[in-house]
Amino acid sequence: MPTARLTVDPGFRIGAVDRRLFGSFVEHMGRSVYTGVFEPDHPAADEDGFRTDVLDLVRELGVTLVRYPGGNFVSNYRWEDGVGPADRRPTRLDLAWRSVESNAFGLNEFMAWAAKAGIEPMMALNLGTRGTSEALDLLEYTNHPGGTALSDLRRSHGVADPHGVRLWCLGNELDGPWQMGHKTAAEYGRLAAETARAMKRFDPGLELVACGSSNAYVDTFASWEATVLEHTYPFVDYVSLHAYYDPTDRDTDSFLASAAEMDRMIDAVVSTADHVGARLRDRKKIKLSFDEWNVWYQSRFGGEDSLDWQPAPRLIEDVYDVTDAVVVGSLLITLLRHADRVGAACQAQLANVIAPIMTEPGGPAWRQTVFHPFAQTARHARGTVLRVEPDSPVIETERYGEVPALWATATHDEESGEIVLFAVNRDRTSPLALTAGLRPFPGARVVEHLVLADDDPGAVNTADRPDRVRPRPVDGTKNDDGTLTAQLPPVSWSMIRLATR
Ligand SMILES: O=[N+]([O-])c1ccc(O[C@@H]2O[C@@H](CO)[C@H](O)[C@H]2O)cc1
Repeated sequence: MPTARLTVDPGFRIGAVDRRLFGSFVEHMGRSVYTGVFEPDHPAADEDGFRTDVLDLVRELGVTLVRYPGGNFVSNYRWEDGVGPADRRPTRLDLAWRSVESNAFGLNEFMAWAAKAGIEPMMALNLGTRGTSEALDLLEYTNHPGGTALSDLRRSHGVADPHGVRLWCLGNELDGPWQMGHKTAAEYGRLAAETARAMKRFDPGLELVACGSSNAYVDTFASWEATVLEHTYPFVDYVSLHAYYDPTDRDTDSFLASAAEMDRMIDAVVSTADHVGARLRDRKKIKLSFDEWNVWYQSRFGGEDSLDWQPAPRLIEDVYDVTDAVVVGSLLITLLRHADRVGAACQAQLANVIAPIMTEPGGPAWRQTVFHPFAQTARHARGTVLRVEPDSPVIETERYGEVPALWATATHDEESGEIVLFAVNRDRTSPLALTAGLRPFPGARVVEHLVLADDDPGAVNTADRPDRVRPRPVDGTKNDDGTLTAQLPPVSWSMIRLATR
C-alpha cells in the first residue's frame, strides 16, 4: 500500500484557528432565506417565523459567522425596504436573480435569527448601485445606540439596542460584469476607500473587507486586488476571495485536487497584498476573507436569464455526493493551512442554495454529504494550526499537474491538550497508509478516527434517505511509541483525534 508520512510538532505553528473560518452565507437568492431559514407557515417555525429544525442543524453544523444579504443580490438592494412594519414593506424586483423579493425578511429579522443561531453577523453593503451615504445610513441604523434619526427609527421598529455589527463587506464582486453597478478597479477602489474612511470615523473598531476578484480566472485577477488595495490599504482589514469548484466535467482527479488550486489562489492574494503593503511602506498585514467558497455544479446552472420573476425559486439546489464532501473537507484543510493570513471564510451558502442544509417547504430539513466534514472541522479544529509537511505519493492531474495524494493539516488545542489530524486521500483506487510522527507528545492516544468514504463515491443524501452518507468510526488507528498509523480509504476525508493528557 502506498504510504504518506508527516510529523506533528507543537514548535511548528502556523497560527491560531480563527473561529471566523467556519462561516457561512445567507443570501436573498432562491430558497436560501424563504423556506430555508425563514418559513412562518412551517409546523416547526418559532414565533419569529424561523424554522427551528434548520436552526438546530445550523447549531450542529457549528457555523460561527454568517454573511448577509448577498452576494449579487446586495448590489441593487435597498436595506430600508426590509425594515419596519412587515405589511408596509415593498415587493421589489431582484435584478440579480430575476426573482421577486417580498422583503418579509430583512435586517432585524436576520439579526434576531443570528442571535438565536449563536452566530456573528457579517453584513454586506450595496456599493454597486448605491454609495457612501447609504452605507453610512445603514451603519447608523444598525450600530448607533439612539438619539439620531436613523437609530431612533430602529428603536421605533422595536429594536432598542444597537446590533453592534463589527464585520462589513464593502460590496460584492464589483469586478464582475454580471454585478449591478459593476466597476473598474480604480472606480471601486476610490469608492471603497472613501466609504471605509467614513465608516472608521464612525467607529475605528469596525473590520472592513474590500472586494477582491470574483474568481481566480478573470483576466483582472491580482491586478484588481493590487489597484483596489492601493486605494484602500490604510482603511481596510481584509480583502475577499471567492472560488467555486465545479465537478461537472468528470475529470475527477483534477476535481479532487481543487484544494491545491485554492492554495495557489491564497498564495497569489497574499503576495499581491504584501506587495502593495511594501510599496506603501505600511507594516500592517491585510488579512484574507474567503467569503464565498464551495463546490458548485456551475455548468448545470442555466444562468440568470433562465429565471422568470418568481418569489424564492428553486435555484442551484445542487445535490452533493461523497466525492464533493471529500473536496469540501480538503478545502477546509487548505483554509486551516493558511490560518496565519485567512481570518474569515464563508461556505456559500447555508440552506438550499449550494448548501449543506436542505429543506422542503412545509417538510423536512436534512444534512447533505458536505455538511459532515464542515461540522466535524468546525467542532474539533481548535487552538493552533501546526505545520505538517507530508511526504506523499503524487497523483497526476490534467488541470493542476502533480498533486500529493495526501492533503492534511493538524491542530493542537493547548487548553484541552487535544491534537486533531484532518487528512484526505485523493487517490481514487488505492487506500493510503498514513504514518504520523508524534514524538513531542508522549502518551498521546487515539480517541476517535472518523472517516467519510463510501464504496459508491456518487452516493448522496436525500429527504427519503437523509443519513445514507455520514462519517463512520474506524478501528485500528493507533499510536505506538510516538508513531501513529492509520489507513485512509480511496477518496476519503478523515478526522483523527488524540488526547495527550
Ligand atoms: O463564475 N461565475 O460565473 C460566477 C458568477 C456569479 C457568481 O456569483 C457569486 O456567487 C453567488 C452564489 O453564491 C453569489 O451571489 C455571488 O457573489 C459567482 C461566479
